[in-house]
Formats: sequence, structure tokens, C-alpha cells
Amino acid sequence: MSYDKELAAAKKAASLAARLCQKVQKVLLQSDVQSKNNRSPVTVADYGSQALVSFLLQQEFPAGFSLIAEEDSKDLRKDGAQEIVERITKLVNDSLTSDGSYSVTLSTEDVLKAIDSGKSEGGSEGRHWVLDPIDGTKGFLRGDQYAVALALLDRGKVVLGVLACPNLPLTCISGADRHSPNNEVGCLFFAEVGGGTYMQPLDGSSTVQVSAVENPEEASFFESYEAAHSMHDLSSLIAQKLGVKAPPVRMDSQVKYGALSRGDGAIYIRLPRKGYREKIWDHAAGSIVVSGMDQFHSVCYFLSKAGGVVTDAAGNPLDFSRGRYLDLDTGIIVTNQKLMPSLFKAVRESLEEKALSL
Ligand SMILES: Nc1ncnc2c1ncn2[C@@H]1O[C@H](COP(=O)(O)O)[C@@H](OP(=O)(O)O)[C@H]1O
Ligand SMILES: [Mg+2]
Ligand SMILES: [Mg+2]
Ligand SMILES: [Mg+2]
Repeated sequence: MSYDKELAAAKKAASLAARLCQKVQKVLLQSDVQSKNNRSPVTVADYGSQALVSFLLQQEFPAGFSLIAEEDSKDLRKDGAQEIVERITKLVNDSLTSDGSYSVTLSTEDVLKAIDSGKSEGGSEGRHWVLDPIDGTKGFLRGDQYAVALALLDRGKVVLGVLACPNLPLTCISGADRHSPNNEVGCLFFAEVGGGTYMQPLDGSSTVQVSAVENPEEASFFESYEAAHSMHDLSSLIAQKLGVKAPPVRMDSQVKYGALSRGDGAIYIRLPRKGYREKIWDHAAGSIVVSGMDQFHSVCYFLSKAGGVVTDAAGNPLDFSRGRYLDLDTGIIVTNQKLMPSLFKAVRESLEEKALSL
């Protein structure tokens, strides 16, 4: 089955949302940032991006529309939030009209409703869109990496994914290429089941050159920038066992999956502390971008790679069919098929050693 129409809509929605985020990141106001009840940050750009993508997808695919997304409007409906809701509404309307193809004006209530469409519970039946309106909000606030991450589930499987990464350089960020004179940024990764992974410039203007990492064993590990999101000491033990010498590249969000899919690095390890439950929107788009990497395409280069693999720390594929959470064993490991056996062994050994030392 082809999902071309859905992919085209997803690319358009994620690109427009990324533009909205870029605009906010340039002139971030203190009042733009709020704290959720789990104490994590959320900004007008997270809300704006979610409203925009939700509205656009619903326009295109009204029948049986279902969206699983990170944010909701609860805090925005509280007393004193009117001003921030108006700011979000203006951002959404400006983004819609800037594109030229939409002449609608949303009310504040329309925007709140669009945000709340993201409450679906998902599951193994039917189709569900999965959205992280800004993945890596902390990176976004630091002026670093973040992504708008959008995927489609069909009967519990990820069938397409789009990662809009406004701050990722178009050229490879690993090894000798890291100081490339070309500092253009903004990448759009997309993948459809069975169709390979593609990357194009987010603004659609220039051409891209992708460089292949020759020795994946020497390529860096990717890790979360935020130390609390993964056990970095365990990752360094794993790296040691594999003989990896390069220091880890710490980066926020699913940009790590995108960068890995084009060969900027070969390994991404995410081992959160016990008790943390991963959400599907933090991995759905990234996982299909990586699994499609056996056929990686950019606008001017074609690279054939060892296929990408994403599993939990027990070696099981990620199961997106169980609702809003991923129930997995210990953590997530991402690499290519060639490296997977040795990486898996190093992960198991390191986890056992860690358990013994506790
Ligand atoms: N203690 C924790 N352990 C693991 N992941 C966490 C975490 N706290 C937050 N996160 C998730 O980590 C995501 C960012 O990923 P990364 O660690 O790769 O940068 C956050 O996404 P949001 O920024 O969308 O909230 C959030 O969902
Ligand atoms: Mg968040
Ligand atoms: Mg996220
Ligand atoms: Mg988010």
C-alpha cells in the first residue's frame, strides 16, 4: 500500500510547523516558556506547532482522524493564559497565511481544539498520526537542536515518518567533516515503509551533499544532551567494550536518528533510568527514518548503507501498537545491521555488570 498522499501532507505540515518554531526561537520571550506539571518546559512554539499540524492533517484527512500528540490545552484554559493563547493563535494564523495556500483564520477556540485533537489513545487498530510538535524543547530553549517529529501508524506499525530539523547542518556533522565550511542548516528527513529514507533542505532552496562515514566503528556514539535522559556512564562502558575512541556526540531530540540515518554516526544508545516510560512520539518518526536507511537518498547523492535497526535493550523491535507509551525492556539501541550483534552483546554485558555493581 502506498502512503504518498499522507507523506506529502506530513512533509508540508512539519515544514510549516518548523518555520513557526524558527520564528519563535529567534526572538524567544520569557513569557513564551511555561512549565508543565511534570516540570518539563513547554513553549508557545510547542503549542503552535501542534495546533498547526493537527489542523492541517485534519483538513486533509477528516474521516476517522486520530492524533496522538504530546501537548494538551489544559494549562492554556486556566485563568491568566488568555494572552499566551492569543500569541499562539497569531503564530498559527501567520504561518498558515505565509504559505499562500491557506486563507483561513483560526479563532483561539479553534486553536485550543486543534491542540486537544492529540488525545487519541492509539493502539493496534486503524490509523493514527503521532506527533511531537517540538522534540527536544530543552534544546530549542538553548538555541540548539530540536525536531518536529511526525509519523503515521497503520495497524500498530509505523508506515511513514518525517523529521524536520531546523538547526541541523546540511552536511555531515561527524569526524573530519564536522568543521565543514558549509554551515547551511535545516534538514527534512522522510521515510515511507519499504521506500527508503530521503533528506532534503528544509527550505527547499539548495542542494545537499551527504558524506558517508567510512569506518562506522570509529564513528561517534550519539547520546541525549540532557544527562537525566540516559545513563551516560553505561554508554561509555559500552563504547569502551566496542573499542570506540571518538567522544560521544551529545544532541537533543530525534535529530540523532536523522543524523545517524545519513551516516553522521553509527550508534545511538538511550538507557533511561528505571521507572521512566518512553512515549511513542519520541521515537516513531525517528525509528522509520533509521530503518529506511538501507536506501538513503538525498537530492543529489545516493548512498547504499547497511540497513538501520532500532530495538529495545532486549533486542525486540519497538512496539508502537500499545497506546501512548512504549513498553520496553530497559532502553533503546539504534545502529546498523553490521554493528548490531557486537553492540547488543556489549549492551547486555554492560547492563549485567552494572546490575552486579549496584
Ligand atoms: N527523565 C527522562 N528520561 C528519558 N527521557 C526523558 C526524560 N525526561 C524527558 N524525556 C524525554 O526526552 C525527550 C528529548 O529527547 P532527548 O533526550 O533525545 O533529547 C523529551 O521530549 P520533549 O522535548 O518533546 O519533551 C522527553 O519526552
Ligand atoms: Mg516535552
Ligand atoms: Mg519529545
Ligand atoms: Mg515535545
